[in-house]
Amino acid sequence: MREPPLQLEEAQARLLALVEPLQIERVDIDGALGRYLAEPLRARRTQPPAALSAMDGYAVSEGDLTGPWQVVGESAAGHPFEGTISSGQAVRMSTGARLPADAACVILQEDLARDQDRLTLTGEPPSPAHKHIRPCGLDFRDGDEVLPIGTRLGPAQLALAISAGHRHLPVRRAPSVLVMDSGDELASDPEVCLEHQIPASNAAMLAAMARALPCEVQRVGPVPDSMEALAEALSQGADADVIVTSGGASVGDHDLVKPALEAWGAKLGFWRVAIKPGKPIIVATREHGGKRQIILGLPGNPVSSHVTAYLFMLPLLRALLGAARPLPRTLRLRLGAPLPSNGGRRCFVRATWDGEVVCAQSIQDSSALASLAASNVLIDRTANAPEALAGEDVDAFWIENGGIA
Ligand SMILES: Nc1nc2c(c(=O)[nH]1)N[C@H]1C(S)=C(S)[C@@H](COP(=O)(O)OP(=O)(O)OC[C@H]3O[C@@H](n4cnc5c(N)ncnc54)[C@H](O)[C@@H]3O)O[C@H]1N2
Ligand code: MOO
Repeated sequence: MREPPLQLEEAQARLLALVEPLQIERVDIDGALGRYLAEPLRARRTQPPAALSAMDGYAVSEGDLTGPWQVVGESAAGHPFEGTISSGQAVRMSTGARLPADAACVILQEDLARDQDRLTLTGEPPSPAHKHIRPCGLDFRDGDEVLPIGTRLGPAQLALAISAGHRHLPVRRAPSVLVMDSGDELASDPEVCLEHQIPASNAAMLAAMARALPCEVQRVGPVPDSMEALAEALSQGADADVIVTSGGASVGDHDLVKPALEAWGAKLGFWRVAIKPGKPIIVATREHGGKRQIILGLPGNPVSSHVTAYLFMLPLLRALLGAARPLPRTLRLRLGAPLPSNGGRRCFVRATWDGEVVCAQSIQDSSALASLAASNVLIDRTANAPEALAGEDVDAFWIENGGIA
């Protein structure tokens, strides 16, 4: 008897459990964008390395806040004042400059008047007195863990790594991915598409989604619906870490991906997940050349392909790259229009969030790309959810730019 479709979370967990993380390599900072840290990152220095001024003004000693003062020198960023100061003395400070020894407060230049070397208070002294001073180690100290393992390296994280004294970072090798679409009705050139054909759009879409992550992506197809053609296309993925097919995943006479994978030596992990769109997804593995290849057979309907790539392909690639949290996160968004009650399959509803409310697209057929392209979120509707009214909050996944994770 056929196994019932899996629930989404169980299917995602079973897929991610198949992942053997890729080898660690060290890349320079410029090549690390979008990769994930393969080891925790520790600071090799303290930042700030000493107490620094946060503003342009004058440094004075502890409690010496009424003046007048005599200006005895200057501390500029990169050119510290080497002397010490005592009560009644002040040092000219620029933002980021090192605080002189024995100085404890910085008074803003807007609150002072200077005549030659004589300085008088015209405004208010800082309150609290140390307000404009960044203490040594405010950001981090030598030896601190500044980024945990599995962190995605975006612009802020790269800047932090540099600040912490790193020029090279440990990350996992970029996975190689082979993407193919299959179906006799598919035309490879959208400008030369006969009456009985439709342009093959899935492989380009899936490759574009994968390329949003640091992967090496190749595309083949469209592949005709025959065991020989599928075997030939799969052979091009003999060394790929991940193979993603689209189409031929269902129960029709021409849905050959599952038998073609089995003939290629792949072992079926599971087939079918209780989601709409995207039910007939196939997950398989092939042990080859000392490594495990993971194969995702995505359904051919273009929106089913997109949704399953979002819920399975991108998390798989993130996990191979060593992401701490490979699964996408949900947002809570307010409905701008009611949603009908849902059927027995958990449903991902294409919708548009305008910054205030979210509204479902009127067309939800799993072939309809125009409503997908107009959407920036997928509303997550549980199986048998009752009607939802405008003003209610719903869970949603952000699908613009590959989503948040
Ligand atoms: N009797 C049943 N029929 C179907 C079932 C079922 O349970 N019982 N499941 C349905 C569901 S749900 C889906 S999803 C589809 C998926 O089927 P396949 O993965 O076998 O996809 P195809 O039949 O190959 O194609 C479906 C549809 O998508 C178009 N397509 C395919 N590839 C592309 C491409 N690269 N670019 C653009 N469009 C593509 C194709 O022309 C078809 O119209 O099965 C249901 N049937
Ligand atoms: O699962 Mo299918 O994707 O509903 O069209």
